[in-house]
Amino acid sequence: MASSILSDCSSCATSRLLPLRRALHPPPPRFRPSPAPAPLPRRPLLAAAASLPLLPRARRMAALAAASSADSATVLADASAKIIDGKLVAKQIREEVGVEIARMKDTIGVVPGLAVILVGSRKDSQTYVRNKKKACDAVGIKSYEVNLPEDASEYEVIKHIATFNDDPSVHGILVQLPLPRHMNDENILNAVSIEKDVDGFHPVNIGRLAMQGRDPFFVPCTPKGCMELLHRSGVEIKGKRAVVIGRSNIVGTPAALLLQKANATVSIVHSKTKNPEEITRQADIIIAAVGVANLVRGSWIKPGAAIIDVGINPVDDPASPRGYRLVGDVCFEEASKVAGAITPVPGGVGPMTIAMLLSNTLDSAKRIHKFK
Ligand SMILES: NC(=O)C1=CN([C@@H]2O[C@H](COP(=O)(O)OP(=O)(O)OC[C@H]3O[C@@H](n4cnc5c(N)ncnc54)[C@H](OP(=O)(O)O)[C@@H]3O)[C@@H](O)[C@H]2O)C=CC1
Ligand SMILES: Nc1nc(=O)c2c([nH]1)NC[C@@H]1CN(c3ccc(C(=O)N[C@@H](CCC(=O)O)C(=O)O)cc3)C=[N+]21
Repeated sequence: MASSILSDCSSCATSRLLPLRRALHPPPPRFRPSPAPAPLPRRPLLAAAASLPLLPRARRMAALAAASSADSATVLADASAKIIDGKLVAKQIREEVGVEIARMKDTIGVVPGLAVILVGSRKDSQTYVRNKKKACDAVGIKSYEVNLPEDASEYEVIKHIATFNDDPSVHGILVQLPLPRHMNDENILNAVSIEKDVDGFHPVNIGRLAMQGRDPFFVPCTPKGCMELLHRSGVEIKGKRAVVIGRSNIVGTPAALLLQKANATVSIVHSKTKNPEEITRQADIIIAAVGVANLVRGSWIKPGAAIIDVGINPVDDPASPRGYRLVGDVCFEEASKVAGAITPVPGGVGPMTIAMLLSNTLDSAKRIHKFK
């Protein structure tokens, strides 16, 4: 975890992008857990917890208590959550995908292909596309890229999609979002062949995900990554209460459908929800996909809950080389004292999204070529 310049989450709890002005002159804190804990040296708070992610909770606490001469109650409270290392799990998945791709290539001589269409020149989108290409190269997926100018027409985008739909060397097609405002997302996403919709955003794929007894060709990568993190961290889902914060088509809604498929009892919290804090506090599992930095505070969390933080929110940080750092939708410092397990940002869900894209592309090539 990157070190944090803010000692708590109160000064940026509701900002999408913390203006520099506010970072330098933060308003007085609106919330502070009481009594405010004495400041601990940085290492015991996050680094020590992160360095012990695989130890059972009791042993981790004992190790931390032994390792620190600070007030043991504070140490125990600070270190209570297991850190779910998305970067590590994603690496394992990429390796598994790489092995399967090599086997497929050796057996039938086919290499999976992924086409990415990027419209416009948003820096963040360019970075995501570059990272996807790198990840494809590393596992042996052939990537195809189309870059269109911001003022390209919807027709042009659809024409490229149609070409990729008909190209047998392409098994997955991804249109990077967000699209420029003048484009209709629906028309464009509808044009992707459902058999090559590795993002899982086509309405038929989402519809099948929602229906009992049906399965989509593809499950959207980010929610699939969240579920994989829960499964691989040994979090039981069946019969548990889950709250998903956010209901977007690409994260919140499919995440809620997946949790429901896994037999959780699911509530969805959105911008019009009354008492989101009270509803969230009932959850054994929380998936936060909002886009509001540090919205979910320690007081929203049931002790021992598992938290998957999808949010990627840049906040100004003059001390970081990029001038900003990424934080999640959950106030990590507070939440990690209450939760049983939590994903960090960065290094949590983000790397899983890319790993799942590779996995979906491999599955697509296997299905198309009937390779078991
Ligand atoms: N890690 C990863 O791989 C990925 C991360 N992300 C990140 O996840 C976050 C969410 O992304 P996305 O789903 O695309 O975002 P959207 O903006 O499409 O959706 C946000 C959702 O949050 C709800 N919401 C907004 N404000 C509040 C609030 N104060 N309280 C409760 N609910 C609220 C909205 O409610 P309503 O429906 O009522 O408007 C909406 O349903 C972003 O930070 C994004 O960057 C996204 C994709 C992948
Ligand atoms: N068609 C489409 N499919 C997507 O899946 C899609 C999209 N459009 N548009 C944008 C969002 C966002 N998204 C992320 C992917 C990886 C990280 C990621 O790897 N994040 C790193 C940090 C990266 C950094 O430091 O900048 C991490 O969390 O550790 C984050 C976000 C996919 N999205």
